[in-house]
Amino acid sequence: MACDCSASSAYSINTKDEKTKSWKKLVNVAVSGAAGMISNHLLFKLASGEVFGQDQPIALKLLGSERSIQALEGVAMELEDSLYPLLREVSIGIDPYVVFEDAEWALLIGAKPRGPGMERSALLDINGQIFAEQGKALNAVASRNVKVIVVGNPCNTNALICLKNAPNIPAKNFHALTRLDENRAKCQLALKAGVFYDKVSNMTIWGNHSTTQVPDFLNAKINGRPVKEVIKDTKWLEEEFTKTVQKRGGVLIQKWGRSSAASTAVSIVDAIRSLVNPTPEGDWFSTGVYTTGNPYGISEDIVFSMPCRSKGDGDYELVKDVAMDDFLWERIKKSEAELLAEKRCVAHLTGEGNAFCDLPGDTMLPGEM
Ligand SMILES: NC(=O)C1=CN([C@@H]2O[C@H](COP(=O)(O)OP(=O)(O)OC[C@H]3O[C@@H](n4cnc5c(N)ncnc54)[C@H](OP(=O)(O)O)[C@@H]3O)[C@@H](O)[C@H]2O)C=CC1
Ligand SMILES: O=C([O-])CC(=O)C(=O)O
Repeated sequence: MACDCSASSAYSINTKDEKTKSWKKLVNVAVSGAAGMISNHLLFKLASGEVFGQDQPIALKLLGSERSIQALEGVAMELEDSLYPLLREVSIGIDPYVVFEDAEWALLIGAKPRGPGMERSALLDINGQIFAEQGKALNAVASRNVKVIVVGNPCNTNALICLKNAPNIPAKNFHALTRLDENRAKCQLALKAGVFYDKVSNMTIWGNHSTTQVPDFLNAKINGRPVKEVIKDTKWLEEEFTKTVQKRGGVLIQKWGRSSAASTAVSIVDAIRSLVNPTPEGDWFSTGVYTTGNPYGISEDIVFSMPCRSKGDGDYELVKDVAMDDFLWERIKKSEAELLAEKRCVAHLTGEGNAFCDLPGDTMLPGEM
């Protein structure tokens, strides 16, 4: 374990080792909130090779805080004791300028959870400051082509803040995690149609990772056929399906007492795998990305979930040939309005002047119900 607070050393790759000869170059993956619940599931998946591949050695750089440093040492000990062959280095620290050095992937999970009675604007401000600071640190020390996935809520606006504070890194490289919403939507459609989950494809989540998100049943497919041909119950699609996906996170919190951790970790794995593997022909995936230049007419300069395809090189392109109808467009506009309002609330953190907070009252994070 190597730590910028109490240093000790890690393993190094033995170049004479036959097994490692065919391996790729070490990839540096930074994870914030590394002592939290989501990370506790995610880190072991990253170390096992199931995310980046069985020929991809990995260095894990874990960011914590003074609050969590003991716990983080424990996490690093567990990772080391798991003897993952591909895990070549584990380092922990509390300074993002140290932990993010040369990071090629940054998985930004750490954020303050919203407490009872806390205004959404206050959460935007507190967490926004974390992401402004981390954006600056990435800008200063990370790889110039680092891919950043923001998970900590409110993730779309946190991603916007982060990219605005990292002008030397392409804005295209920043993602807000909406893959959990995509997975939840696929699950609901599969259950309703009585098919296996993998028969559902082309599932777009449009918009914010909040209760205004829009699960798109117009373009989604089941067994290669439009959902509306397979599920004829339009009322269910428009009302129950949409609400169930939008509020899934909140229902889970009510039942389990805390927010999804295991399924979120799985969805982070899916999100990375979708960028490092070619997208299957004809399909796409959802991720929250920077809207400037989008072909749909969504406001520029926000982070919005949209359908994407990848060649497997870590990059992506927006899918152009998607259908739009009034039902879909009206809902997309509502999520867009929410994100524009969130953006006005954090203007002081994006370098765009004084903040003015007029958030629509009826919109929430998935976990707030
Ligand atoms: N986009 C999505 O789909 C989803 C997003 N989420 C979001 O992911 C985030 C992390 O969730 P989870 O791992 O379950 O949360 P945990 O509470 O288990 O861990 C979060 C970590 O955030 C860090 N943190 C940073 N700043 C603060 C602060 N001011 N106060 C308290 N903790 C802070 C803490 O680490 P440290 O002390 O080391 O900084 C803590 O370990 C949350 O924002 C959650 O809402 C959750 C589910 C789905
Ligand atoms: O609000 C939360 O922390 C939980 C969340 O994002 C989700 O489950 O989608």
